Amino acid sequence: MSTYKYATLFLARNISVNQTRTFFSNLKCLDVTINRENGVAYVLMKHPPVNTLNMQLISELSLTLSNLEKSKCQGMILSSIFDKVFCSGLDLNELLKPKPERVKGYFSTFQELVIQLYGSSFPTVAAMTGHSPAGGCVLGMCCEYRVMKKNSQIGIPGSRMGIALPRYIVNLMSSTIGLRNAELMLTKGKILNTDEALKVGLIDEIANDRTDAIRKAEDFLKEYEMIAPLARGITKRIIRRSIIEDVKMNGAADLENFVSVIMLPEVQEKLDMYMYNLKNRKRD
Ligand SMILES: CC/C=C\CC/C=C/CC(=O)SCCNC(=O)CCNC(=O)[C@H](O)C(C)(C)COP(=O)(O)OP(=O)(O)OC[C@H]1O[C@@H](n2cnc3c(N)ncnc32)[C@H](O)[C@@H]1OP(=O)(O)O
Repeated sequence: MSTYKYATLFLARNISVNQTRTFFSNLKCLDVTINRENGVAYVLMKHPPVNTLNMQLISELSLTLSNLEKSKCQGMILSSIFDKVFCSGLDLNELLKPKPERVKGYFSTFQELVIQLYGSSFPTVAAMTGHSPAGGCVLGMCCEYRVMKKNSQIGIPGSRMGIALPRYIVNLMSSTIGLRNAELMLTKGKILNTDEALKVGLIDEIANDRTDAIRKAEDFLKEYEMIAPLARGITKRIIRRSIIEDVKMNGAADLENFVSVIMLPEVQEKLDMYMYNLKNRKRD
């Protein structure tokens, strides 16, 4: 286990080293630890420099969720080892000049991850240690609760990039912040600061720093210790069923549409410009 993670756990809750166990030691892009006392899993993304969701990170997240489902996991905190960024979203390199089969596989794997996380049987919290654009925002929305470090940004800039979002992403956003706010945000590709995100309900709490974010996430999960797991799990499933069913019914067609839009020359041109601006913008 990395020294960094020990530090995080110590700072967050005075957890001693022998209270935790490393769940997986062979992951490249994730640190996964379980607190033996309360069964909470800490899943920390560590794909430098900004946790871009490449195929490896998506696959490791998916594998980890499958394994946590099989374990006696009582809750999961999804976070990042980086102080400035939670997750920078999908890998723009996968979207640029894509080969149809490759890009279809990529988006299909991401879609499966979204459904897995959204439909997980255990409670989940995103402790967002920094910016969470696009795919990062989606990961957060799949969790029941979102805590975000102050002065961070969150949103889905799809429209600004020329991308029409798949239906399940629009549904996820609508179920999180309501239809009206989702329409305004997504049609404009708006990115919100933490105060704006709190106001519309895209995040639930603001944290001062990463330690505070982890602690607030733990406090949210602690509330479930008094709740019957069966009742909680069934209720979560009922509430989330319509989006999951919709993906099962329409996911494949949705994916075809999405990929054909991505391949359009005018969309590729916009994405190219977006990438150019990203590489050449002034860093703060
Ligand atoms: C089927 C599913 C469909 C939809 C799902 C929802 C929509 C998804 C679309 C996407 O997710 S597309 C990706 C959208 N993401 C972004 O627009 C974020 C872009 N990144 C940033 O705004 C910033 O990088 C940051 C605020 C996250 C962090 O800023 P900073 O700490 O200053 O780091 P740098 O900008 O210097 O980034 C370091 C390095 O990483 C490259 N990079 C960043 N993000 C991505 C990315 N998403 N894909 C590929 N590469 C990325 C960046 O260009 C830098 O590279 P250098 O070579 O210049 O060092």
